[in-house]
Amino acid sequence: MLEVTFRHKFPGLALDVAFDAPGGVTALFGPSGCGKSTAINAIAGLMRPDQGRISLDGHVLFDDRTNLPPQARRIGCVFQDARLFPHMTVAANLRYPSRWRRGAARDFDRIVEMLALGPLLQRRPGTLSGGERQRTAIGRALLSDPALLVMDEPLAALDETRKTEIMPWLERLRDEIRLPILYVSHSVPEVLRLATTVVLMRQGRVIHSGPLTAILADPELAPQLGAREAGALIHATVEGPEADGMTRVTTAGGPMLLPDLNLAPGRVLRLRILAHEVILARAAPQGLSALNILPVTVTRVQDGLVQLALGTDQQHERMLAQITPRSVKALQLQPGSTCHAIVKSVSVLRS
Ligand SMILES: Nc1ncnc2c1ncn2[C@@H]1O[C@H](COP(=O)(O)OP(=O)(O)OP(=O)(O)O)[C@@H](O)[C@H]1O
Repeated sequence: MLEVTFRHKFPGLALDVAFDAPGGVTALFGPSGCGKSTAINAIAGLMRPDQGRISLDGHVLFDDRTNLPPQARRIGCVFQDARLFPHMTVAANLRYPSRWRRGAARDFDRIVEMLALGPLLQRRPGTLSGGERQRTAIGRALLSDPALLVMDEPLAALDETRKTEIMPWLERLRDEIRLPILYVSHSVPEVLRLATTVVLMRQGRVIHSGPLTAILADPELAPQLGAREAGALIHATVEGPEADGMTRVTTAGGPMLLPDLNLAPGRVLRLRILAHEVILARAAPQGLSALNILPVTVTRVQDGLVQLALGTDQQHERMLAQITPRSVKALQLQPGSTCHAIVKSVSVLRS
């Protein structure tokens, strides 16, 4: 667990940052200039905040008595520009951290294989594509045997094709190596696909931090990710194909049918259901073409967004429906109202 509290004054901005990053991917999200890179630099030891305390797994990295140098912090960094040494081969770049971290060489073959870097080892960074450079930078960061990987807009300089190429590697770091990652991004699609926790920043401050799924289904916070992004991210487990080729999945709200996914039973998916794709009915609807109708309970009504708990267990997953004030009144929706959510469209984020 990374625990961060610090203050710092730049001429144009006073930063007062406090958040915890548990395991998984923690996304630092906020508009340009809100202080994301400054937070990353303070954590990685690349700048010294005026005051504060930063610790990683209980070890103090920075406080009023301690200020560990970057290489002593067990943090691997990947930046937008890969920052590889141009005169060294990929292999030499990858071996660089073993200068100060014993044991790094031991993992060389495993990480080269994981990131498919074998064919690139003798090349120099200037001859690599942007995606290959970023993969090398990720490999070099992993070979420093980090307890935390810090990534500052690692995909921002890549085109859509290269982004799609790198994304699965990041998912493997999250799911297979289970390395905690602090991830700075402007991109909502990246945050939706990768993050487990989100830290929302504005003008040098953290305005909220918590699980991504809770933020997306919060009528007050979801619009911070962008007005069109309000909705839900719910989890579904693949059950198997139906006779007509549709894929049957189970969710906290019951079974749903998705277009043919051709995925093995048991596979867990992230489903994105946007608030404006959900219609509410008080009685079970009959004769509808919609395939996915879930029983839900209203938990909050705010600013045209209705928060819903899926299924009967109110602790379970939440989603949002965008409803006009007139409909809220007509349906007499209030916390505790039971309804049926007609889901017009679902997108699968991980396949
Ligand atoms: N060394 C510095 N000296 C003075 N001001 C600085 C310095 N570094 C950053 N700032 C200012 O601090 C603010 C936060 O910058 P920072 O780079 O952390 O923002 P950011 O959220 O990462 O932005 P972006 O998304 O555009 O990268 C900005 O107003 C920036 O101009």
